[in-house]
Amino acid sequence: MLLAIDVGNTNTVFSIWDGDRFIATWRASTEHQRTADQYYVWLSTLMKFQKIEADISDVIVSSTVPRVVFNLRVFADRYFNTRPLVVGRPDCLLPVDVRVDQGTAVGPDRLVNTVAGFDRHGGDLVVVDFGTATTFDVVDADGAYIGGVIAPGVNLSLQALHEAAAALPHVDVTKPDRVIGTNTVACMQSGVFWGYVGLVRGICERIRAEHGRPMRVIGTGGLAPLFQQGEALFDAFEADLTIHGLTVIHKYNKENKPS
Ligand SMILES: Nc1ncnc2c1ncn2[C@@H]1O[C@H](COP(=O)(O)OP(=O)(O)O)[C@@H](O)[C@H]1O
Ligand SMILES: CC(C)(COP(=O)(O)O)[C@@H](O)C(=O)NCCC(=O)O
Ligand SMILES: [K+]
Repeated sequence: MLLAIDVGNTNTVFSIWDGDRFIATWRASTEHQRTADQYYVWLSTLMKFQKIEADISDVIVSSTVPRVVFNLRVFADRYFNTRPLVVGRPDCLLPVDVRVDQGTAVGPDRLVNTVAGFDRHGGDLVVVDFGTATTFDVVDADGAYIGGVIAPGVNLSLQALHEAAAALPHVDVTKPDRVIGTNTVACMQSGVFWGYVGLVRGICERIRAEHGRPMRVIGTGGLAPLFQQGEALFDAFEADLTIHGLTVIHKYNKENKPS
């Protein structure tokens, strides 16, 4: 079985793929100090608790945080006796082209989203991922990653307001009924929620105009459903997009790599 690990700047998702479906998915906060042994104690406890008996033979990692990769490598080697495939490393083949400025190290999560989006929907796509940052990945007709947009994440924007302004509290994002807030919290929620709706709409519109062909928009990431509420920003929402992409890349490497 395959253990797919998607490391974001805030959270890390671990999923076990039995070749057909995901039999379990768990989430931990991303901490680069966590050791291989700590990963194992955590994962094996959850597996026991949920009575999951998985014989993990392969591990694939996508990490937006380079520092965590070392300990995840040791984890795979020590506990599953395997060398993990790490997206973005030269020995990890990708089923799509990457057409960006030379020397650009594209976030592996964006490459994985591109592969997953193309696998499920074909080309001419925008994948919007609401993570620590909000990323827009543009997928060409042939599935190539051809660039995109990086905007500050929703929670990051709220946190920045709170940290920079003495009188602004910490607030959680929600969809306000009205645009005109009548108290501080409502004003902040309105600014972030409606500001983000405008940002996503406006950027997708401009990407479409620049690309010059009809494109579908796929939303993913924890906060995407909130923004989809009544706003129809995306043609589809897929919570498991990144982790699905990891299984596609793993399969492609199995089939195409000389062993
Ligand atoms: N279902 C959710 N509801 C509210 N906030 C969420 C949800 N899922 C994730 N978040 C928040 O969204 C932000 C991005 O999380 P995540 O998508 O895990 O980012 P990353 O992939 O960059 O680690 C974090 O601040 C996280 O706490
Ligand atoms: C833009 C990102 C920080 C998003 O990361 P995330 O929000 O998933 O943690 C990540 O994709 C990254 O570090 N990218 C490198 C630069 C680039 O993609 O061009
Ligand atoms: K992400």
